[in-house]
Amino acid sequence: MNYNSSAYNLTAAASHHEPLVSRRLLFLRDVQILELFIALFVFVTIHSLRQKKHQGMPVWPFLGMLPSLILAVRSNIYEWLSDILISRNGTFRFRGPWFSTLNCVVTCDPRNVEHILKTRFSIYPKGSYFRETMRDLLGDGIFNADEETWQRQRKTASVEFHSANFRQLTSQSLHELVHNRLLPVLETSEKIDLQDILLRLTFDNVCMIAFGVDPGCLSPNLPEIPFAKAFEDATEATAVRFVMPGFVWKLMRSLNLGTEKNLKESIKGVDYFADEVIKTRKKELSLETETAKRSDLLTIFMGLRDDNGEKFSVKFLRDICVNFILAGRDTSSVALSWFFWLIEKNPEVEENIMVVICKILEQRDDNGDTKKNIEYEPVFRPEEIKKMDYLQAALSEALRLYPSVPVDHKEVLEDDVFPDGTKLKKGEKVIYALYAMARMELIWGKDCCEFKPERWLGDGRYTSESAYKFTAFNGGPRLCLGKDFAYYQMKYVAATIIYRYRVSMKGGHKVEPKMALTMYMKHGLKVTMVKRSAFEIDHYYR
Ligand code: HEM
Repeated sequence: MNYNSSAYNLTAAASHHEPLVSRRLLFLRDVQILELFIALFVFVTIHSLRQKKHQGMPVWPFLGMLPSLILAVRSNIYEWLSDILISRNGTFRFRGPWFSTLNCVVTCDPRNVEHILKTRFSIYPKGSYFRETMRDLLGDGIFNADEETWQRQRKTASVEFHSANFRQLTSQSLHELVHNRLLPVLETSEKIDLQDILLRLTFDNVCMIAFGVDPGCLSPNLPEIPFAKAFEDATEATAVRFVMPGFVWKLMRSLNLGTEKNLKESIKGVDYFADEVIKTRKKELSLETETAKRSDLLTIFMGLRDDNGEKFSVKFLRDICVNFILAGRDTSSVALSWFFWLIEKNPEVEENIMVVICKILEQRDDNGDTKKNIEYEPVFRPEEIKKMDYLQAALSEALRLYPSVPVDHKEVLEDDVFPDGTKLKKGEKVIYALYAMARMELIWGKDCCEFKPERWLGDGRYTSESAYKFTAFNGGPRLCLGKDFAYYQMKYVAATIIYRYRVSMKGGHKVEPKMALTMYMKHGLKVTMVKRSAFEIDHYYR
């Protein structure tokens, strides 16, 4: 009985304690698993952080360098990229998450840049990734084309850009825009977002060059123009594709969701405008009226034939014009915005520019058309703009520090080795970081981060730099087609404004770059335009 009872007790005790024991065992197992996880976490963290020494930043399992990139996107991505490139001697390999297309080699070494843009140009096209991402907006236009399609447009546009007719069209339309529209707007508004005004100016200007049509963005009250709005929305929505895995935006596109829905709508707006202009121009050309003598790009390309002797399709004509608008729309205006911000911070540079302008104006020798006669409202002549070397130096210096295209993109067609020894695999993406190039002591010396127009002058004359050291306008066969015009346009606008106004930024407006295809100021450039008195202007003539 006792035995039995003790047996019973044992059994009872066992059955009573069993959950306790198994709970303890379970608890112990949980602790072990937790310990295992902590150990694994510590190991992965240490391993990933140790990679920083070799790769420039931590490399996490599955996520690669994405966490660092996300943190950088929230602050100033270009400064972040520059710091890494400086610490990696000019080149590093970015490892994206395993599910993405973000893997690439990033460089700011001029030897590599020359290799990509000139020496081995044929194996570094824009590539299928770039073309596919931009195709809905840019189609087969020059910016988005490689090989034959690119070559044909480049050749025709190049001849056109250097023709006397085209030069006359560009300088005349710029002159009208600046004097009839920009100055009246500045006259009536003291506190302005200068970046917005400049963006409107160059948008109207490039539309006149491409389509031969003025959309009227720069008008009193600064209206919202449907075509300009559609164009801006379309470029912004396209830029989003670059930071998304390809399959995500493609799925969103097929389901017509989010940014892809916006993109579709805004492209409709762009196409509507382009189709209307093309239709009207066709009519005008068939009637052979005065307007048929136009020299805008649309008219020029309409008069040409393709390799089969056929006229270009409406779609192709649309692509050509849209690409030129993208190329020339905001590159000059953002460069001018950074330039005005820099001279506001460096008043001695502004003074020098003013002195040079007045010296040039003083040389006018045509029937007394002196400063007194022009009543401080000079209209600069092309030959005078050409003489403004110091202004060109200051603009180049602004473009060096804040290049309108801060990073650019290529894809390599076959295995290759960069001059710095970096090995590339066929199909790998390559990014060259122009913003970082300006901040490399090895390239520009110890004062690389300072705004010093003097570094561009030799004996007082402007001296250009190698396109692979100063790559703001690209280099090699794909050198910016609008470079000469852009300098003329920027010098003309800057000289006209500076002669009449001082730009003042009192009040602590924050200026920082926005992450986009072009180097916009994130919060615009809010300034006060202070009109110079005749007395003040006189002072510069002495
Ligand atoms: C400060 C002003 C400008 C800057 C910094 C600039 C910069 C650039 C850069 C970096 C490229 C190479 C882009 C690439 O291939 O990914 C480029 C190409 C191009 N630019 Fe400009 N640009 C400026 C103004 C203009 C203007 C005003 C026009 C036309 C009116 C223009 C027309 C073009 C064209 C057509 C290309 C394509 C060339 C090709 O692929 O063969 N640019 N520009």
